[in-house]
Amino acid sequence: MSLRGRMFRNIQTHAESTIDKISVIGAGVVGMAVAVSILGSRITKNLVLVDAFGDTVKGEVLDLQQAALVLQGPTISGGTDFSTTQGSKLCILTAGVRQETGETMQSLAQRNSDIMVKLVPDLVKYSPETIILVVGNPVDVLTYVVWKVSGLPHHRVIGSGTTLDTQRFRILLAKKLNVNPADVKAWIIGNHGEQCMAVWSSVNIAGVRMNELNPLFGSEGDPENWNQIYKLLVSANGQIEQLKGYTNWGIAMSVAAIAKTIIGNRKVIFPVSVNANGNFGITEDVFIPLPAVLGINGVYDIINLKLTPEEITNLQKVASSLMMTQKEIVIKGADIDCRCRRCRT
Ligand SMILES: NC(=O)C1=CN([C@@H]2O[C@H](COP(=O)(O)OP(=O)(O)OC[C@H]3O[C@@H](n4cnc5c(N)ncnc54)[C@H](O)[C@@H]3O)[C@@H](O)[C@H]2O)C=CC1
Ligand SMILES: CC(=O)C(=O)O
Repeated sequence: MSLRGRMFRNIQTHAESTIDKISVIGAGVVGMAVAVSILGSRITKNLVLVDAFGDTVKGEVLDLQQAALVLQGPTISGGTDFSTTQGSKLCILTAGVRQETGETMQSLAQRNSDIMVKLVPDLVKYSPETIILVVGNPVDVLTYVVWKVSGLPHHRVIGSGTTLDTQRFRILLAKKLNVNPADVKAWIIGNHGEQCMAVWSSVNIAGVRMNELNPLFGSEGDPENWNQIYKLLVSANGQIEQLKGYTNWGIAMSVAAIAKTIIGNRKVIFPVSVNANGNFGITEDVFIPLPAVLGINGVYDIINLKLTPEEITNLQKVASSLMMTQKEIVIKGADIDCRCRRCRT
């Protein structure tokens, strides 16, 4: 009899716990930072990493497993095989390519859409009850593609949306006001990236609205130049990429915070990419970032923001622009009811 057999009287086969299982697809710089942020925040006891490059992901898994002791013993596994993701409560999609210098959003959307079409059916096959959180860019359009390819209800497919942009906004406002960013209530909505929209009309601290103190707050004509903050947040990505080649920590910690509210059913509000059909006069399926209440079943509620007429018009313009990109994407080889322009003709 083995040493183990002499030490224990085995009662039954040990089961894998999937109660808080999270799979991260794509073990690049964003995926690995997401994995580390999730493990460091003790959000799961069962983390799986999947990537197309077998050696790298196996190396990453082995490396992370050496931290199991300080992380209080989570199971960390992974490789190239999607069956390891079976029973995931949350699948986080960071797989994909980065935007190349001079590349259009349309081209990036097509390249990453092709990757989503390859991997999403396998994910859903092994975890039909999962929530999918899309991180790859352009995140809003890609969330739409993943929703179409997955066949999941829209409340279970979300994108990281403007979570990072909103963080950047709050941090910059807080710095100028000399308060903690957590006390600045401010939202970026509409699109992650250059078309993102600051909801200047609702920025407040302890319920005191900035635009009541300064009616020009956020506008071009404001002598205090608060809208410089918008320019800084939109250029933050480019600035970091110029210095280190990519961004990963800000988005990773935001994603970990979203994972924490989903797995813990905490009902925290995040500006994630959600199907906006039926909100703000939008009458088509288009995924745009709006503040939403998140928990173990995905999106519970979308907040009815009190936008000004001008903000509503801007939001509708952004939604139309995303629809255009969406409609140009060819969702290749997927057996779905695709409503993109090419499939309809
Ligand atoms: N939403 C946001 O706020 C942010 C999004 N991103 C986006 O995240 C994505 C990933 O960025 P990085 O990690 O920097 O790229 P990366 O190149 O370091 O990693 C991407 C990984 O995806 C893997 N991959 C590609 N195709 C795959 C497939 N079919 N199956 C499994 N794995 C596959 C690659 O092997 C690679 O390891 C990009 O699209 C980037 O633009 C990055 C930062 C912020
Ligand atoms: C890359 C990207 O989407 C960002 O840092 O905002």
